[in-house]
Parts: sequence; C-alpha cells; structure tokens
Amino acid sequence: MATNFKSIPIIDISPLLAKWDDPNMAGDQGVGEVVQQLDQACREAGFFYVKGHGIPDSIIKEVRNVTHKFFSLPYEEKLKIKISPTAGYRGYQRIGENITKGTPDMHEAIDCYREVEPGMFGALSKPLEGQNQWPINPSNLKQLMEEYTSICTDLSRKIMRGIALALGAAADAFEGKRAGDPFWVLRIIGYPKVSHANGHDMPKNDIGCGAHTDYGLLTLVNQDDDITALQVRNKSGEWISAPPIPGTFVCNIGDMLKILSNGLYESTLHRVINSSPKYRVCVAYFYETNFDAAIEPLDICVKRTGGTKKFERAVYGEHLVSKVQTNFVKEDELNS
Ligand SMILES: N=C(N)NCCCC[C@H](N)C(=O)O
Ligand SMILES: O=C(O)CCC(=O)C(=O)O
Ligand SMILES: [Fe+2]
Repeated sequence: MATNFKSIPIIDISPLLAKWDDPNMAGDQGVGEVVQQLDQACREAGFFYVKGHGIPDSIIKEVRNVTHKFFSLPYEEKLKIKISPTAGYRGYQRIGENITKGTPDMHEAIDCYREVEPGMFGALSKPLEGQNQWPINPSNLKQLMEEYTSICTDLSRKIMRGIALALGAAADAFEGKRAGDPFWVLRIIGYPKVSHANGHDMPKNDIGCGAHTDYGLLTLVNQDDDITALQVRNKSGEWISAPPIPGTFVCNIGDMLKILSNGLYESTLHRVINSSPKYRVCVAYFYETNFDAAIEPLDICVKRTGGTKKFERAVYGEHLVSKVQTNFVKEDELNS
C-alpha cells in the first residue's frame, strides 16, 4: 500500500546482480540487503532508482541522443513510420495523438513491441501483430534500440528475481509460465518544451503524459539528465518529483505485479509535466509477463495479506490490448 513518501529511494543493486544466478542467492547477505530495500520501496512508493546496474553510461546516453535527433527531424520525415492499427500499433505518433483519461498528451513517441507473429496467440494478439517500424534516420537508431531492449530485458529479469524474494516467493517465481518468455514494450518519447505564445506562458495543455499506471511488471525509465518532469503520486495525493539522477534508472512496478502481490505492492500513478524551456526525451522500457499469462495473486502473497484474493485473474495480453486500443481513441469516438 502506497504511503505518504516524500522522495524516491535509491537502491544499489550490484550485490543482487553478482548473485542473481546463484542457487543460494536467498541466503546471501548482500542480496538480502538489496531485497529488503526493494521490498520497502515497492511497499512505500512503487518507485525506486537503481544504481550499480552495470549498463554502460555510453549506451544509456546514446539512446537519448538518437532520440533527440529523431524528434528534431521534420514532421514529414517522422510520419514515414506513422503508427496505425494495421501496423500493429507500432510506430510514430504525433503530439496529442496518445490519450490518457480523455485528454491528449503533449508528447510524441515511437511505440515498439516485441514482435508478434501471425497467429502467435490467436485472436488475443491479433491487434499487435507486426514488426516494429524503424526510421531510416538516425541510421543507427534501430540497432541501438534493439541492443538496448535486450540489455533492459536481462537487467529486468534479474531485478524481478530480487522482487520475487522480497515477496517471500522463490527467486524464480516470475519465470516459467508467468514471465519466463517475457513480453516487452519500448516507448521512445519526446516532450516539447513549454510554449511561450505572445510572451505569456500559454501552453495548450501542460501535461506531457497524464496520470496513469504502467501495465506489466517493471518499468525502466531512461530520462534526460537535466530536466525534472516525472511525478509520482503519494497516498495523500501529492505529486512527488522523480528528478533525474545521472547513472540511474527510475524503476516502477506495473499492474501485473500489483495483482501477483495481491496488493502488497501497488502500481503507483505517475504523470509527466515538462515545464522547462528544453525539449525532454525519455526512453521507457517495460518488462512484462508472458503475453498469454493468466495472472493471479501468488499464494504466499494471499497468505501475507489475510487470506483473501483481492484481484480477479487477468490475462496480460488482454489488458495490454485493451489499453493500446483505447490510447488512440478520442472522447467523441468513445461516446458514439
Ligand atoms: N505501456 C505503457 N505503460 N505506456 C504508458 C503510456 C501511458 C499513457 C496511456 N495513454 C495510458 O493511458 O495508459
Ligand atoms: O517520461 C517519463 O519520465 C515517464 C513516461 C511514462 O510514464 C510512460 O511512458 O509510461
Ligand atoms: Fe508510465
């Protein structure tokens, strides 16, 4: 259950990474300390920073650099990889195209998903079938993002082992049928700088991304290191900033982990407001369960929360598809 946290904890996960594959990891003192910190962060905020993750700073920065380059291209250029339902909802969306709780978000983005081959999960995965649409410019964007995705997948799998232990489950609780073959989402996002019409601050809407929760297990946020824009809601409704801390990722838990933990951990509401005079980018990687996993509270978590299941079983792929299909639908279309 979220608390009235005022800041977001920083966790050095290097002891966990050193032992993630060791059958005796649960008994290791260093791992134990990381697990305890993960548990506290997930209970109190649902958000934490990780350092000691081992991913070279050069890759993290290059990912943001190419993102800046792509978004600075002319509009016609970006539209060459335009998102559409027939492209499996993959590709470029212009500012205001993504909608959160009925309001257009002031961001542009490239949405990428793990490849879904025709018929892979039957009707369930049909809307997302297709391959990612990559721009020709910057020429290294595709290769870099693919490499980055695979690095983030490995890192997330290891962090999830720590989170499994934090819940009192076996280290491999999120492998096998739950998340042994994890789905992933990558969002390459750009938030325009605050606009100054007629010398006044008159942004059409200042919300870069409206309040939402993420859909899966764990999100890794790689944000520009000089702009504070991401905000996280605490229990009393205050918005707590998650300022960039160089060398770290901001991590947060998603809806599937809320269900698995039977509410011991919550997927915390967050939003983005870029009120700086600079264009901001963020590359958000989402580590998810297996696409067709039927997710329900873990027995150990049900026990620890009084013996009653608080959530119905949910199929991750259904949750994702229903979100994706409404993210681009305008209010008037919804009501008609
Ligand atoms: N895959 C994830 N988590 N994407 C986050 C986007 C959140 C905004 C979206 N319009 C929404 O309302 O969910
Ligand atoms: O831009 C950010 O810092 C976070 C973006 C986000 O929350 C999302 O895309 O789900
Ligand atoms: Fe998010």
